[in-house]
Amino acid sequence: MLEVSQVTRRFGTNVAVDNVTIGIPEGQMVGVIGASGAGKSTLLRMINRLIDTTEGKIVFSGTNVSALRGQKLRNWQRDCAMIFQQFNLVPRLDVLTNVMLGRLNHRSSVASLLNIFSDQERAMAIAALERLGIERAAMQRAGTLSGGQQQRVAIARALMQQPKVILADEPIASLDPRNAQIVMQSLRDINRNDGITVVTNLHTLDTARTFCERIIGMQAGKVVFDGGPDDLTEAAARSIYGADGLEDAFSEAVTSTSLAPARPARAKETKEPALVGA
Ligand SMILES: Nc1ncnc2c1ncn2[C@@H]1O[C@H](COP(=O)(O)OP(=O)(O)OP(=O)(O)O)[C@@H](O)[C@H]1O
Repeated sequence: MLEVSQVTRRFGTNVAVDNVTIGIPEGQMVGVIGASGAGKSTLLRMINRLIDTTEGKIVFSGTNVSALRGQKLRNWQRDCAMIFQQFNLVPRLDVLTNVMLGRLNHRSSVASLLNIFSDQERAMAIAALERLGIERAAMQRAGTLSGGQQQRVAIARALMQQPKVILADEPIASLDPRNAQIVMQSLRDINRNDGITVVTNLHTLDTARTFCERIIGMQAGKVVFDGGPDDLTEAAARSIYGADGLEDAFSEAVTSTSLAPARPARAKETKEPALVGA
């Protein structure tokens, strides 16, 4: 269980995340939606400890991860892999090496420094690439791949960490619809087959509804919706995006990554629909 309890993050006087409390059971696939500036990235970055909370705490399986330091913090960042909109690969290195870099937190600093990888790590990396359907690009420089391929490499690298949680910060925001679909489906398959908890920030409602079993809506730093895809009614969307943002949130024209609404692949037990504070 990942428990975010009364978490607030301020930047100066700006409250980016405002007293958020959510509990995410192991193995859930969660989409976090909201308008630009709603606090989605800040929330994910606090969970991974790229930034610290101002108030509140984040607990994973009984460990207060918001208080970790040193090796224990690095262990948490290994268990909690992060995927970014801009992939964060090393463009001049080949794909296989990029994927193996996901093992860095598992190994000694000397081996890491020299980029020495074992046969086992190589085999593991190839298996991860095969899983994502991009093994043929293994020896290509990462910078020469398309955006969709690069994001799949980033997911393979995350898998090398053998994480318990994957946090994806707008993973499809730079991709065309077809690649967006492949990337979201890959995350969904990993969630379903490996039981890895996935929490992903998404710009569009329809993507969240298609791939996520639970959707958390944020507005001005607060959680204003928490429910299943079918609960995301127009009224709920209005509470997340506001009346003015509603059209954009539903519009396929706004982003190239909009995907047709569909039922989620797996409907697990979700909480009662909740217009939080309604
Ligand atoms: N490092 C920072 N320094 C100052 N303010 C920040 C910083 N990071 C985020 N903010 C502010 O915090 C608020 C929330 O930003 P955040 O990036 O979390 O929103 P978001 O919902 O992820 O938006 P987007 O969809 O545009 O990425 C915004 O007002 C933003 O300007």
